Amino acid sequence: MNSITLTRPDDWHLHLRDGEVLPAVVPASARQMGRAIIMPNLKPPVTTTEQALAYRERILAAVPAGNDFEPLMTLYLTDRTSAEEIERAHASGLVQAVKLYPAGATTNSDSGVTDLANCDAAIAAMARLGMPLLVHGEVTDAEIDIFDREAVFIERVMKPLLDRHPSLKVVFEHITTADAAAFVAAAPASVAATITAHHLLFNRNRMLVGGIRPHYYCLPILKRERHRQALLEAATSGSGKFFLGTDSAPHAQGDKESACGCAGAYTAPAALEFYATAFEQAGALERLEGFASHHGPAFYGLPRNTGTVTLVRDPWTLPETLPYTVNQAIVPLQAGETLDWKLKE
Ligand SMILES: NC(=O)N[C@@H](CC(=O)O)C(=O)O
Ligand SMILES: [Zn+2]
Ligand SMILES: [Zn+2]
Repeated sequence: MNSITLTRPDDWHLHLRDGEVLPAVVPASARQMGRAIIMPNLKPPVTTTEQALAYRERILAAVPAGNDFEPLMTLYLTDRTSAEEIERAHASGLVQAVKLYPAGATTNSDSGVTDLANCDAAIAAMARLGMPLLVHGEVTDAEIDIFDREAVFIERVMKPLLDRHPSLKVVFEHITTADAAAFVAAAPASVAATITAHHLLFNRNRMLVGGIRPHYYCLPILKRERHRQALLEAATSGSGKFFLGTDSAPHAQGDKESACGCAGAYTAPAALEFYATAFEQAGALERLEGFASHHGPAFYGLPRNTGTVTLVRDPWTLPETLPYTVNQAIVPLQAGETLDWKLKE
């Protein structure tokens, strides 16, 4: 196969940041995706409907003319999020979901939830309104090994949460383990997962063998090969529970190439190319459209996009850097490497 045309996909997990970098990163996603679920982990976090709607306007101002990319907004859940705030968010029609960051789990999660018991009223309102809870599923306890934090989260947090709120819609974001893939596959239809392209393509060797490669450092951290295989199997299974979420997470070059580098891989500029590479390696290119364009809207109760995108086999090399802030560039994942697939303009 040398060309593949898909219903225009959506990105169900995307970081765009704010301010001066919006014009640098928004067009990369708008070129590829019809819509994207926008993560709320700004500084300060997007905790109110009012903030989410203002942020949406700033994103829209950075969308190139003639492009109808639609940002789907989220609220950042805190210990103090009220049921009223959830109702306001839902009533706006522009906030689609609420994001749970366990406090301290990842980039800008300091204001995250310290104990889910504090969020009972907000979560009950979400369950009632059919608003999905998007979960960064890692425990933060210092004694739990970083490679085990997702698996432990399932037992300690995810299962009790679903026992307490069985009708809550949950997206287990950026799953990275065989444990999470199996858990989601066995859960009711109200539980789904996003999978990044980098977790489908790479195991932890890519980050650590032959030198430490900070651009492959993201959270949840890349795992061993057995887990990558399980994720590929889930993504290419045809199950509607698994869908595309890049977790493209831009950080300036100097914040990644550092003695204490930030977590996050910038994948938006070649997101569909990365996914096509992974699906082709699994011999499942024909399953890419369901994963990228059909399963997400079905779970969120939204219509599919109407347009199409076409990927062609036309090798190209990712730039070493792209413009980001006034002083700093950004390094896309696989910078300087050649990809087989290319999104046709
Ligand atoms: N994935 C990451 O490594 N980083 C994300 C946060 C997140 O999605 O956990 C970021 O905002 O930089
Ligand atoms: Zn996360
Ligand atoms: Zn993320």
